[in-house]
Amino acid sequence: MAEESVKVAVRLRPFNSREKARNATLIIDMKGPTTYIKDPSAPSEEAKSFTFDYSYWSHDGSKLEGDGYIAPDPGHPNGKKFADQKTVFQDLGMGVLTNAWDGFNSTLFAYGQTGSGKSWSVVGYGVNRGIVPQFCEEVFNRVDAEKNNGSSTQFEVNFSMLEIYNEIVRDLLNPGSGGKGGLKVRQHPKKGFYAQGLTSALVSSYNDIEKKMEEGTTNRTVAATNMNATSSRAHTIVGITLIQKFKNAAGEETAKTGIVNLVDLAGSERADSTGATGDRLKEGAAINQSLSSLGNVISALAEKSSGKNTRVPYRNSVLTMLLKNALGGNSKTIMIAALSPADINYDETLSTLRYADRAKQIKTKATVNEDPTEKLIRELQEENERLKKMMEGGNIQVPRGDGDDEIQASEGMSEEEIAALKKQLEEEYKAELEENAKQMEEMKKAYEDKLRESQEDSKASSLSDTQAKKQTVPHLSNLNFDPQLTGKIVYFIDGDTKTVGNKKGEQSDIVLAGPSIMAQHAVFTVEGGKIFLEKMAANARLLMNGDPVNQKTEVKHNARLMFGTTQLYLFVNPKERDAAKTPYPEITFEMAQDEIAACSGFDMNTENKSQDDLLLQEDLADMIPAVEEANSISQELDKKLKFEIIIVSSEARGELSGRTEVMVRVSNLETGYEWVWSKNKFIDRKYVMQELFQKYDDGETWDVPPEQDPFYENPEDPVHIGSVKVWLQSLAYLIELKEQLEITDFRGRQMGIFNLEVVPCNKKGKEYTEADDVFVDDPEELVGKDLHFMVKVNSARGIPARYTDLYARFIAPGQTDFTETAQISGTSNPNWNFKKQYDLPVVKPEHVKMLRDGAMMVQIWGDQKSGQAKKSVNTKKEMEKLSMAAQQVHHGNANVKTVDAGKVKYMMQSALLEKRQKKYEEKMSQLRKMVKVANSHHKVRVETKVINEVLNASSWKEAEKQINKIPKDSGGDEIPKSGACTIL
Ligand SMILES: Nc1ncnc2c1ncn2[C@@H]1O[C@H](COP(=O)(O)OP(=O)(O)OP(=O)(O)O)[C@@H](O)[C@H]1O
Repeated sequence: MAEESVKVAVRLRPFNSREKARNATLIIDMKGPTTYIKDPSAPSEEAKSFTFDYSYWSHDGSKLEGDGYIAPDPGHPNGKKFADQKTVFQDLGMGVLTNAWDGFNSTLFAYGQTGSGKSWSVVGYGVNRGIVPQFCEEVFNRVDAEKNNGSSTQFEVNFSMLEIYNEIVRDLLNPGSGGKGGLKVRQHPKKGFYAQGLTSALVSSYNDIEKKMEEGTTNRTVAATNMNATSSRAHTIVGITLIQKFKNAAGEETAKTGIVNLVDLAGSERADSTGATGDRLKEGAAINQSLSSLGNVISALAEKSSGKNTRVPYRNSVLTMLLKNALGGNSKTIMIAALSPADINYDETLSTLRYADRAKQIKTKATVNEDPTEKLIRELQEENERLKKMMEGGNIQVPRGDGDDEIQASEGMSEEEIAALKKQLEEEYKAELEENAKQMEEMKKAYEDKLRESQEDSKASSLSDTQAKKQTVPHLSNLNFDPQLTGKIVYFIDGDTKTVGNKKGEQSDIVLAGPSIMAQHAVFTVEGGKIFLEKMAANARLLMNGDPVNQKTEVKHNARLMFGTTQLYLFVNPKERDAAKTPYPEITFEMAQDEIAACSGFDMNTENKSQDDLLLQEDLADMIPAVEEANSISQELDKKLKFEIIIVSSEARGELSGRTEVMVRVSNLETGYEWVWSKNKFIDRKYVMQELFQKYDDGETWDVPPEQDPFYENPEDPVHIGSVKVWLQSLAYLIELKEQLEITDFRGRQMGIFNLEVVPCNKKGKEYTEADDVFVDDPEELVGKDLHFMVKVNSARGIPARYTDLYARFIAPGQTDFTETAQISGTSNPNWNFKKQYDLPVVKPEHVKMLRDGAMMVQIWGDQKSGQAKKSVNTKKEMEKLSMAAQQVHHGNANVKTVDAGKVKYMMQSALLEKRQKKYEEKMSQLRKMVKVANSHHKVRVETKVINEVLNASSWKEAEKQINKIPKDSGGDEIPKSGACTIL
């Protein structure tokens, strides 16, 4: 069978409501198969272009039909290029179906950052059905059509659904199977890698598949909610196996099998382990191991296809093992890369496009899976005989080599390593024996028997009962960050009371998980047709519509309820809803989060806000619950750390540009040490905290060494104490700058005074003094000349005593790397006396602009002093003492004292003006002196040459030399005694 390339499609989604609210800029364009992306920070640069098999424009040019379907709008300029769900299915899904029908394995996987539209394409929403449901429906349409045409072929469709989260494979149709560790991934010589024991349900209609999908999605939601996990970090694989049984030309019973995998990958952001946070924990944690391994496998395959002999590391993650066939083996493969249209996502979208571009180079080799059943059974029997022989006497031989994915011994392995491999092989053999036996049994079973068995299994499902009950009985319905998982968990509020608590307490009616759920958390009571809610523990966190519930309160339809820090539900009262004259607004997860942030005192009003402020608001809404959760986990595990949101401008971070960001201040309650984490670092760490909590909650060992502990920061690592902004304007006029500036920390608090000089000098480093008078009138005069200057970091005063080993770092004007001073310890008033010369060999116009309007940021770093009085505290008690619950989030922007950058610049400008004024006065007095001398020499005129030289004289001495050149002798130029001298 010939090799063929992976087909790649990209798809652009519309702006979401947040992007619309902040008037986000569209950075993507598509023409034919080509996609263009523009860097919003470099508008004059040309757009980068990428060509794919398909470029789907689903951004605009659509209209909403009566039933909610998003169809192309012929009246819109982009109506023609708009790709709806049906078009995408026709192009991609139909091809996959035809392949499966012809007996090929096919894989379609969706890649892209969280919220870019992967699930929209793969699964879809409501009537906008994605590839999976359309595919499933089409399978049965075809089967029915074949049957109606009198075909004697017997069709068997099997459905499976699995999820990979943190390298654990969970069967979504049987979530308990495999226990805590989930299903094992095994290797089969013919099938390749597979998840051992995965439920493969026989389905006989589209309706059957729909039910199974719903069941799988509900199980996914329950797992994500219980583990406090975010589903966007999980990969979902829907497997559909189509088996056609018929008699071949020789009259033998034959099976043609097409296995289809439809893969919705986890959000790709920060999949790169060398990503933005640079956090040491990142690589250790399994957060995105599967996704970064996928990237490595794709790169290796791309290299291989260009002729390099590269080893492909399939075995590095369960995802790459399960996708091995799709990527480098027996499969026809399609990748769909989901793109966000918004400027803010430029980096991620560009990296998605590059990823997709690399995937184009991968080649697979698909073969038709068609064999007589008897032959298949015979082969399986023979294979099992071979396996049994190999295992006889427990003497398994580990093969040697360096293949991509086999269990093989390599040079230099120790005895123990070989023994471990032997054990692994033995397990693989045993699993394969079982799998083969199971497969043989399945092949021998009659279709009717299999169907009966599968129908008996699904009787247990009470999904349709729940749907019916939801129409009449008040209930809680979960709200999830992922809209696919919203409304999948339902708790009915029927009977007289319903208690809510964690699994550790007395059995509650509604058992919720999470560090902030108390044993007895809250209770619903039904009285006189009304439903009330109250807390059962004084420190239980319970919010209704964003506000704390401190006394028994009636719960109305559409109320948003937050139990603890993560369990967010919508209260639905069908009677109240149906009696309302006007429909209730539809509540989304984002709305509920914004409401909580607004009630915490943050201004969440979106009107008249700049784009940056709106982005800041979004970050705040996301981060408030995350920080609260981290605090709950810290309390529960007694980790001594307190987390606090801070809002930090780029200047406060010690950076020259960038938007104001949400960061997290981390303080150790015992030692007083403090660190500031970026949002991304915090989010990554929080995932690991959740894992740790999960272990603790499950009663497993959860104590980890520091290098794996998300709460650990090395107290010896230097911290960023504060920054100073130095305007460079004086240098543009070649005037020395000598300043005492305020050092401010992330929160705008003063951390000391900084003494700095920037002095123009000559090439050899001789500093210019006032006497040199190198002052330029207009900085443009510098263009084309050379410029030399000295940066002198003299000292700082009054740095807080808790810091030592103090040093300053900065990027000097025109440079790209940081310059660092030496470290000074044992004082709050370090004298660095640091001096370094910088040169601009040819001053360019952009240099002039940088000097005239720009600044240099100096960051002050230091170590936190060890040996500070360490008190022994209990995290929970200490936080309560600090009344963290109320003050955990600083209200509004009140915690930020913004240093008024404009004011500092103004002060420096007026100092500069003063200096320039002084220079002008000096020039004037030189000219006056010249006139006086000319007068005393009875001159009517002075030569222009002399005037010019006086004007350009670089010092008084020089000027006087020129003035003295005015001749004394009398001539035609003499003026009458009464007249005044004019010089021009
Ligand atoms: N083509 C589209 N047309 C209309 N809405 C879309 C489209 N693509 C995505 N959306 C909307 O954008 C949001 C995010 O999409 P989706 O859930 O598919 O993203 P995702 O990449 O799967 O995210 P996650 O990684 O969290 O699962 C959803 O609310 C979805 O309805």
